[in-house]
Amino acid sequence: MHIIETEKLTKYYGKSRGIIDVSLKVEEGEIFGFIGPNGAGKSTTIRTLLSLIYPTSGSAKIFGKDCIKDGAEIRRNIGYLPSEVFYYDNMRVIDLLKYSASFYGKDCTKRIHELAEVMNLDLKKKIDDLSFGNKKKVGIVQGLLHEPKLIILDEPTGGLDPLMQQKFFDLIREENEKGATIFFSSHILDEVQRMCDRVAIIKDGKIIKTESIESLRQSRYKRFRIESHDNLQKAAFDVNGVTELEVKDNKATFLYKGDINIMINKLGGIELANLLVEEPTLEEIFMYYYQKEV
Ligand SMILES: Nc1ncnc2c1ncn2[C@@H]1O[C@H](COP(=O)(O)OP(=O)(O)OP(=O)(O)O)[C@@H](O)[C@H]1O
Repeated sequence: MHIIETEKLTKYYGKSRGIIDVSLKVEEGEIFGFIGPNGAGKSTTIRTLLSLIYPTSGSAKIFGKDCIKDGAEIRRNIGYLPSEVFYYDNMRVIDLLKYSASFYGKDCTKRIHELAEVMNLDLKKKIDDLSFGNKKKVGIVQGLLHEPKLIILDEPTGGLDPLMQQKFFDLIREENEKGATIFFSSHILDEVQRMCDRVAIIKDGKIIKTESIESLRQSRYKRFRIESHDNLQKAAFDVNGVTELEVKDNKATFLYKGDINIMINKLGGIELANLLVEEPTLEEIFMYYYQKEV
């Protein structure tokens, strides 16, 4: 049984496109990434899974159950962290979390305190007095306090500083090791690569690829930026796998897909002033898949 299974899930907001024919299968115990630029349809997919909105057509199942018919039961076993969190500002953090816990009918007090300690969150403060990042932490504790079987994260790291992001990812990994399945949407390729086993790429409302991170990595380009003491010639970069080559005076930039040693040997013949090898942007990855698929 798949933990999440959607079949041609489609959502139109009136006439405007939300998602079209989204078919996904997420295995039990996976950390599954859902990546795409702003407006691609990540939140729409997630809200449909949670039956916060209803699909125009297609179907979605979680834990083998229908997301609409069995929505209430399904949601009890899901931890959800929305991309933006809104709260009753007047409440204290602990009261809000206890209130959230009351929906699950189990005592979550111990877990609330554990999570607050890991995330360095002051439970006694009023929500009103918290920074954006601290409000995000409240959302994280709220999403995890009932030890859900499925954790759905919608762009979870926005507003968290790098140290907190790390703690958050450690926490998610721990939950995963304890058995939780993770569905994780992001537009930040790097965090998806670090965390996930598999990833689905969504653009303009449609899934363009579902792939293991391993094979995504193998098929990936690197962006090279080179500066020399001398003027450069295009011929100096005549290596299989080089695309989008631009050479101007003593600077060159290109995308490279292939054995890094071959490129480094080739560059050995250049008097370098500077060399940058960068991860490709998400757009560049998309370009790769568009070229391949279309
Ligand atoms: N309530 C709504 N009414 C009309 N159109 C909507 C609504 N919500 C989303 N959309 C549209 O649906 C498409 C998908 O939006 P969605 O928010 O799902 O994208 P996303 O991938 O989550 O992007 P972001 O990272 O910006 O949140 C967009 O074109 C968006 O304008």
